[in-house]
Amino acid sequence: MDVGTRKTVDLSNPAVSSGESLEAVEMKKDRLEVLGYETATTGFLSVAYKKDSSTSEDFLEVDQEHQARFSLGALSNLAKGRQGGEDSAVTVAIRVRPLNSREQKMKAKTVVSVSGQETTVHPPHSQQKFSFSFDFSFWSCDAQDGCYASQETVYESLARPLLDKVFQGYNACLFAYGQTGSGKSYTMMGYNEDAGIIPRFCEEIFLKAAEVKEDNVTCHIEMSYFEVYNEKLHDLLTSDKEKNKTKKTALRIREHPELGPYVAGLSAYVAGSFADVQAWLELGNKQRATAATGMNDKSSRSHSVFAMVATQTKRETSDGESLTHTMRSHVNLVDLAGSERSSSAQTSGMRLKEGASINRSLMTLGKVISALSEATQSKKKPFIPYRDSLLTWLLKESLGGNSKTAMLATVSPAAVNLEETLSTLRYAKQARSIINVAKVNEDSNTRIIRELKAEIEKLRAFQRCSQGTDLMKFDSSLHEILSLKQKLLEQEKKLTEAQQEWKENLARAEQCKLEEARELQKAGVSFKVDNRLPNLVNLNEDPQLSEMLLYIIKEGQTKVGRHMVDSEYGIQLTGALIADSHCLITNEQGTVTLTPAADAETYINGDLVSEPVTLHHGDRVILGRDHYFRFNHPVEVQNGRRASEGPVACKEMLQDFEFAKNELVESQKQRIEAEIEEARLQAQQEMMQELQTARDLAQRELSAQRCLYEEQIRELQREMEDELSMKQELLSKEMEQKRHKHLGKLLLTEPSAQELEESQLRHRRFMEALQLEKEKLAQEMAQVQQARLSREEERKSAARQGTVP
Ligand SMILES: Nc1ncnc2c1ncn2[C@@H]1O[C@H](COP(=O)(O)OP(=O)(O)OP(=O)(O)O)[C@@H](O)[C@H]1O
Repeated sequence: MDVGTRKTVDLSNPAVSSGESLEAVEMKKDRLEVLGYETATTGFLSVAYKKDSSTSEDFLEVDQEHQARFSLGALSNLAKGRQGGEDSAVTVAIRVRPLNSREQKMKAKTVVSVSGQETTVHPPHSQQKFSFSFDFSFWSCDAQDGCYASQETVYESLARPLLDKVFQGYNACLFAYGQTGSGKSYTMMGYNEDAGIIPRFCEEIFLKAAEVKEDNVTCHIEMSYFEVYNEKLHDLLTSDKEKNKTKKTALRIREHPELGPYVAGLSAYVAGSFADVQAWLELGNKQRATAATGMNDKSSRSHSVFAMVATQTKRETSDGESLTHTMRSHVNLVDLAGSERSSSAQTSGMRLKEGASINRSLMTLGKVISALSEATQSKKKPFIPYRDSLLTWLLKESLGGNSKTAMLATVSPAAVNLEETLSTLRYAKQARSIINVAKVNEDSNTRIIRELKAEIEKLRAFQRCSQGTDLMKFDSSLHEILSLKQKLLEQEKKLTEAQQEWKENLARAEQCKLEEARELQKAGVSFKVDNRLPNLVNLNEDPQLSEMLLYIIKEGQTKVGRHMVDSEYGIQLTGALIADSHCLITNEQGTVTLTPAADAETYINGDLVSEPVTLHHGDRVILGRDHYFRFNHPVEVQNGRRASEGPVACKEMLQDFEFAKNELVESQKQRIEAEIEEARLQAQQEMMQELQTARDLAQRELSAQRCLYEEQIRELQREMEDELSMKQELLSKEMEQKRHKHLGKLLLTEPSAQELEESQLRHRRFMEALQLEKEKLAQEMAQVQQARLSREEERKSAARQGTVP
């Protein structure tokens, strides 16, 4: 330990000189040691330093703390835990959601059970079971169940204690972790009457602020709302109003040497009431829905952080002097991205690049939790990789730092999600061993003044005891009183200025809220529901973002197109598949017709449309493949009928995103199948034509070949006949000569019978050879023909099977 760099604390002098016993000094030392400080005494000088600390602030803390704790009894209740920080384990809760409709449809088995603080997983087809113990295990599967944990139960058990801590001056953080669709957003934000932790927390913070006002404590709330997506941070309460800027600019994190990491340029608005927060939340969620539209799966891959700063100022009067005491607490309520995204399977292959940045925050969160939990067990100080991701850097104080923190891990009870459920439970178990060091965040100026005042009080008492024997000390105390009065006046002035500033900030926030709302309205988004006019409402795969954006279809024409700053279009959308001018919607006395622009993809109830279509209540409208809407027509609902199809049960018509998506996929599948069938038929037809042409060609070739062969045969025959007649001529000439010769011998005899026979034999042989040649040729011709026929046959059968050889 480098004592030289640290501030030493004189623990003895004031106390001893003011008559405090040595025992009391020893007691102080003991208490400091209990609080994590080491003390050393050399003569009258005692020093205290924080164990394992390396900053001089830690010493300052002790100094002020010691004086505050031991000198000012009146405020000791406020100073509870004001020391360097109190150990505070992260509270961990599990919530099991009901089976969703998909799981119900597939008759999924429930494999999770809850008993007291314990959550148990029973893998099917196995005797083995896995049990985990947490601070809370909430069973929210069946509302009829006796141990059902409602939104209120979860809030009361997990979030309410944090709210109490906020009013004691501590920072607080609650983050929801779990697989996509496991109920994080339901628990954090909830739905209307099923409000979740964030709206309940906000409502109660204002109720509590009103309560403490009676004790002269004013509580000011500032709020911010942002999301971290793809390692980029986006403000959800401020849109980019710069010309032609449709993409939001990402904010950066900076680190303040004392206050820690913060988001530079993030808007923080003063909220004067719960209604204010609700309006900001609605605006933030609309911004989120607008940004998420057209980006498949985005919402479950982004982390949203709702942050508040609660500043409490307490006015006290002591000896006719007004004293102010300020405490500032930072609150982070975090809805994390779906945890399965951090699994290795998702970060390989195609998703590798995307996953690497999307999951960096979740993966780093895992590493941070694991390192912190190791640190608790080994008592070593390992490296914690907070700065490896935006989220962990921002939540640095909430994880292992100065904050009261709770983690809610949400799981599905279905057997299909067993692996993810087990991994979530293991994660949560690790988080349970994290120990934070939380302290009350109070204004150091206030504390110094209060401490000085206490010091003077002691000097006064001393002066009273010593009956004016030490005039010098009395004078100095009077001097200090004057200086204190001066400081108090300054403090008072600052407070009045702060109050004024707060009022101005509130008015400015109101103005900004209106401006932000106007920006959204410019793009066609409505804030108030006009229950007479037909409208389009957005559908999103994240139920939290569904039905967030409402576009009213007024009487006349509404043009729909790409969002551009100066665009006059009634509905402006973003996304690659949205055309500059996408479609036109006309409302003529309640009859709403959609006319798509050429080449702008527009689907109605899953069908790609290119002609004007009349819309009816409940119709699904998909623009550019990514923007899903449901068309609502209040008048049709009132009349209880759809113009073209007669009466309808309107409830049935209110289809959700999944229905619209399935419908589109089904219709696209059918269209693709029809296109494939058409292409197949066309290919078959073309092949048949080719075959026919080939057959004709072969036929022609065959005929030509046959003609050629026949000609050759005829030629051969002619040659044979010529040869035969030549031979016959020769033979008869020969015979004539022989006869003449014989006659010459005066012996007129006929050619011998043997000679005649030989000649005939030769002739016969010749004819036979000729016949053989003829047959051979005929056979070859038959083989050629046979070969052609079988080739043709093969082609035909190949064409039947749809493959071309
Ligand atoms: N405790 C619960 N009781 C009733 N319904 C619930 C509960 N938890 C979740 N649900 C329903 O389950 C669906 C998915 O929940 P939710 O959107 O909160 O999941 P998520 O974990 O936030 O998902 P993502 O990571 O995609 O944001 C929603 O329709 C929601 O209404």
